[in-house]
Amino acid sequence: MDFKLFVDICHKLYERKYVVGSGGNVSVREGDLIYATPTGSILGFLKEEDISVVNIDGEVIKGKPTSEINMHLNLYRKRDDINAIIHAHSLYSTAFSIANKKIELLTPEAKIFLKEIGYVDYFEAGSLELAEEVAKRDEDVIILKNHGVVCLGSSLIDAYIKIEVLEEIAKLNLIVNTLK
Ligand SMILES: C[C@H](O)[C@@H](O)[C@@H](O)C(=O)COP(=O)(O)O
Ligand SMILES: [Zn+2]
Repeated sequence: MDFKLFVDICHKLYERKYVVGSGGNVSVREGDLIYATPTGSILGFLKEEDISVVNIDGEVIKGKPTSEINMHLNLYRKRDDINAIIHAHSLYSTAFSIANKKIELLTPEAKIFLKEIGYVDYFEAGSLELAEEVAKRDEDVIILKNHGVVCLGSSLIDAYIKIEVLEEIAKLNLIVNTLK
């Protein structure tokens, strides 16, 4: 487990405003262990010693994991090719969900890295319903209506690239729509 990379990615999410306040959460799977940001943490201030640990059965080994841990666990249990999950509150991506509009994959970058985007209706943050609905999706990029986004990756870097590419293509969609 690369704790420094984990912390650096969390700081970058906060620095680039994919999350503000105590929003967002990140996890990495290594074997049967899931390393996750603690609930209520400000990702921009995360330290290595803050990282919580649960096992794939959801038993807490260290700290107080994110309130969205059931969403993370459901996805890891379903997808053995996924080793990292980032949940962020990306503004433009979330705005499209509030407006009930789809984000078009207008560029080669978006097509290559995002492949397709899944959409989930609004369910209360941290709820088992949200965790169940997200786990029904098969995409690596999922938009949570009125809430944020979830990006799955084979690695933390892979998941982070999807967060950046998704928000950039959402912005490009908005620009293109205003030029029509
Ligand atoms: C209201 C919560 O912040 C919700 O948005 C949750 O999904 C989130 O982003 C952060 O929750 P944790 O601090 O429990 O990871
Ligand atoms: Zn959230």
